[in-house]
Formats: sequence, C-alpha cells, structure tokens
Amino acid sequence: MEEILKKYSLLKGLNVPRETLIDFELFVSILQQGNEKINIISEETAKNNVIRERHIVDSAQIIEFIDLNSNTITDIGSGGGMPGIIISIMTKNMKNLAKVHLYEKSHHKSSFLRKASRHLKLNTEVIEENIFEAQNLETGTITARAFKPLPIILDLVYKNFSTYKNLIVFMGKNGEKVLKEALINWDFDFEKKKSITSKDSFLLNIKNIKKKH
Ligand SMILES: C[S@@+](CC[C@H](N)C(=O)[O-])C[C@H]1O[C@@H](n2cnc3c(N)ncnc32)[C@H](O)[C@@H]1O
Repeated sequence: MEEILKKYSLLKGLNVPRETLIDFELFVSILQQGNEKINIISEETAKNNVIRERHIVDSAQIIEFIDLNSNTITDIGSGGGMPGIIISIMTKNMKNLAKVHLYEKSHHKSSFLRKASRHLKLNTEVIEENIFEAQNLETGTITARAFKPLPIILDLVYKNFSTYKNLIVFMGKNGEKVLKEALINWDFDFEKKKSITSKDSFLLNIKNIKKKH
C-alpha cells in the first residue's frame, strides 16, 4: 500500500481514500491492456509511470468542482474515461449515487468504457453518440477534457443542455488567451484552479453560460 500511496502523492491534499487508489491501479492496468488493442492514450504514456500523473491524477483533481448532489454527471468526449471513469471511481467510494454519463462517439472506445465500468463496478452509462446531436440534456456537472476548443464546448452546452449546474474544462498552455477570447462572445461566471500536474495548465469551473450578442 505504501508503494501505491507514493504513486499518488500529488493527491495528498484531496484526502483520497485507499480503496479509491486501489481502484485507480486496477483502472491503470485495464487502460494499459486496452491500449494494446485500440489507441486510447499515447503508447509512451501507457507504458510507464507517467500514466498516473498525466491521466489519473490530472482527472481526479477536479473532484472538488463536481456537484455531488445531482443525479448525474456528464463527461463529453470521454475517450478512455478521462475524467469520467476516474470521477465515477471516486464517487463510488464516497457511496455517492450519481450516475456518470459518458458520451463517446467511437464504438471501440465505448466498448472499452463499458468493459472498464463492469470490471470496476461503476455506476456509469456509456452513450455511444455524437453529443452534438443530443438535445435537451439534463445533468449536474459537465466535464470536458481534451474534447474541443472552448468556444465549441460553450456553444454545445448552451444549445444542447436544458439544465446543468457547472461545466469543468481543462485548459492548456494557451488557456489564458483562449479564455479572454471566449469572453468576447460569451458571458459566464468562472473560477480558476491551477493544475496540480502541470504548471502551464489550469481548470475552469464555469457557470451560467450566456451568449453576448
Ligand atoms: C482527444 S480525445 C480525449 C479523450 C479524453 N477526454 C481524455 O482526456 O483523454 C477526444 C474524444 O472525444 C470523442 N469525440 C469527438 N467528437 C465527439 C462527438 N461529437 N461526440 C462524442 N464524442 C466525441 C473522440 O472519439 C475522442 O475519444
């Protein structure tokens, strides 16, 4: 167990329970196996320890922005389950009943997400659809990691979701510029949190999205 704790030392401040870290390790092995069949994450990342920091810890750090009082959480463009599967592992071990909806248009990745959910006994629903074709969606928190540029995500949430609590977006090194530009056409409340995995990145917690013109 000491070894596992060491691997996730970046998460110390978040008080992540041991059962969750054990599930993270199980997911790492499922992800590494899955990656041998379909391309989910880069081969280099999959092979070594980088996978924990780059994907697991990076996803887990948004937990404090997740609304835990809603019935669902929605991850858009879930890919290999970042952050949707990671958040679902965390809510399972908190005995939280929220179901995580994982939107993923690729058939192979959707099958992977179903398989991982079964193995980890997660409360998820994999929705193998083009999210842009879904209408009147209702959820609590929406998460988007490496999905689409911010303005496209804002437009999608504004048009396709009839109810949501907040939207969490992972911002990279051009994040400040992208945010400033988005605020030309969009009006929203936001909170920023520095990423614990990369000094150039930050998380955006967005609420009340409105179009300006
Ligand atoms: C770059 S990957 C990121 C995956 C994951 N969120 C991560 O951070 O590792 C983007 C994912 O979004 C999915 N995707 C792209 N357009 C989509 C759409 N219109 N509806 C649903 N999924 C979509 C892709 O199939 C891909 O798996």
